[in-house]
Amino acid sequence: MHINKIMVIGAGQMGSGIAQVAAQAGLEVVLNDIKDEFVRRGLNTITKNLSRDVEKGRKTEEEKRAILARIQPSTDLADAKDVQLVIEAAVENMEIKCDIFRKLDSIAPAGAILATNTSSLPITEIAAVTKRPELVIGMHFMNPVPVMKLVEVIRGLATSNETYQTIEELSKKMGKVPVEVNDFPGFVSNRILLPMINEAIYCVYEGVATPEAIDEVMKLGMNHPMGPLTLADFIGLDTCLAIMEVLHEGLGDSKYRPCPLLRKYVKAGWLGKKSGRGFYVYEG
Ligand SMILES: CC(=O)CC(=O)SCCNC(=O)CCNC(=O)[C@H](O)C(C)(C)COP(=O)(O)OP(=O)(O)OC[C@H]1O[C@@H](n2cnc3c(N)ncnc32)[C@H](O)[C@@H]1OP(=O)(O)O
Ligand SMILES: NC(=O)C1=CN([C@@H]2O[C@H](COP(=O)(O)OP(=O)(O)OC[C@H]3O[C@@H](n4cnc5c(N)ncnc54)[C@H](O)[C@@H]3O)[C@@H](O)[C@H]2O)C=CC1
Repeated sequence: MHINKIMVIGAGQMGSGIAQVAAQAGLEVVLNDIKDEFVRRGLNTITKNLSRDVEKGRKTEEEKRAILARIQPSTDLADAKDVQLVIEAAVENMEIKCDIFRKLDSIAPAGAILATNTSSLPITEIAAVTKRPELVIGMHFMNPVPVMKLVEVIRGLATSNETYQTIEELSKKMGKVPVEVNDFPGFVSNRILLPMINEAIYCVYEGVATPEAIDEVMKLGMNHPMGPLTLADFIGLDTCLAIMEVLHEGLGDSKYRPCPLLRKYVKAGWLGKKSGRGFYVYEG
């Protein structure tokens, strides 16, 4: 199926990045969130990224303007009435995602693909709340979306080959490398990454070392570009906790229990970079 207009739901860290990369690939994008101020925040992030590209000579001012002109703000799901694809990037919460997919099922055109950027939640279960499970798929981008090449493409039990092929081709058109992964908790990326981040948080909790020392060990010792605690703050501690809960519940092994310190930080509203403080404090 030819895709030229999509809706991105959620204008947060991931949704704004997905909208930017889609518009850069020439697609018309409807960027949706629950409040106009959240959509504007997402558009500001995209504008900042594009301005940096212009400063660095990677894009002209005209290209930046043309990309921004392809992104239409929205706070109404009814704006999905004429898109060929929706990519949902709302919060990592099953009830909220299922509620969005139920509503989309009666708004989006009959043949439209409904994709989710979920970090860990079961695609099969999300698909099952719609009447179009063959058109539901996981399209899991990595943070920050404009930079990271990977898209994990995850079939639900009923996802059709045509849907898979369409999303595989679109990922490449967006300059990404699609990798097929099966529908199990955390897929591959977060099945491996989040237990490592959780262990790093346990090291803080048990007093093995300070956050700075732990990050320094993994940067200097393992050549990680960001230490695990900096990365946790970057991802969002609420998202990290949600993923650990999905692994713990979905795989039933106590090794996936979220560290009590992670839970405490989320309860305190210390969500990392996006809230101004997590393991580290971020200015303005
Ligand atoms: C949780 C999930 O479900 C799945 C996930 O996403 S797991 C998380 C996956 N992501 C990671 O592991 C990220 C690990 N960190 C990194 O790769 C790097 O630190 C980084 C690419 C984020 C930044 O790179 P860096 O070399 O450390 O810093 P920096 O020089 O500032 O950035 C490098 C380039 O990336 C760009 N960049 C950095 N952060 C960016 C952002 N948030 N948005 C857009 N572009 C960004 C910068 O523009 C810069 O390019 P230019 O200087 O040419 O403009
Ligand atoms: N943060 C990360 O590093 C990554 C996150 N993800 C996944 O992407 C999704 C979004 O994560 P982030 O962008 O980090 O979250 P975020 O907290 O930055 O943004 C989430 C956005 O969703 C919006 N939202 C909530 N309910 C909504 C609804 N009903 N309709 C429309 N918008 C709604 C919020 O207002 C917010 O703007 C989650 O499923 C997460 O697991 C995937 C890859 C990486």
